[in-house]
Amino acid sequence: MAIQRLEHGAYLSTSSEDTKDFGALLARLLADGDVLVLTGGLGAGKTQFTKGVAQGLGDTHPVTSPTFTLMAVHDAGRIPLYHFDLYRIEHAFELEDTGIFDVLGYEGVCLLEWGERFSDELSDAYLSMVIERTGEYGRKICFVPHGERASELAEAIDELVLATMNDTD
Ligand SMILES: Nc1ncnc2c1ncn2[C@@H]1O[C@H](COP(=O)(O)OP(=O)(O)OP(=O)(O)O)[C@@H](O)[C@H]1O
Repeated sequence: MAIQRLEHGAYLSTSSEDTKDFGALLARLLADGDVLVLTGGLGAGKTQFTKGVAQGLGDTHPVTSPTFTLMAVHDAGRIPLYHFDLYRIEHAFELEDTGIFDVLGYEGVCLLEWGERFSDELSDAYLSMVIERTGEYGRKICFVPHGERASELAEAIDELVLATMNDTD
């Protein structure tokens, strides 16, 4: 895997494959109840990353961003992946209709695009992942944990990246 470690919690991807592979690697660490909030503008790579997570969990069906359906379930892998795109949600009360409260925090892994706007309503335990464009192909990926489990996860991600880098040295 070619993802580069900039510092603890900050990584650099230089291709969409890198970003996908990073998702697949990270998927190994995910467990029921984990919540990941993906932040990044249009074309940042949130969908590429999600493709990798689905693959890493063992679901090989195609992944597209659920911009209009709001939620997609990928349940052919080790544990279900609930992929939400909250871009079109304007008010917190609309969240109820997405089905998010039926699964968030206890069943499968929830991956929320544009979820940071509703972080108060949604969960106090989540791993925030921020993707920032640094060029045409460059993406800086930073993790900010909220809660104990998210801190453990961020730590485990860092260790896994370090171990992977050592393997390929
Ligand atoms: N390092 C990189 N990581 C991820 N995608 C990259 C990278 N470099 C270039 N790309 C390209 O950027 C685009 C990212 O698209 P993607 O659909 O994943 O973004 P997104 O964040 O889901 O956007 P949207 O919110 O518009 O759905 C793809 O065309 C991909 O090939």
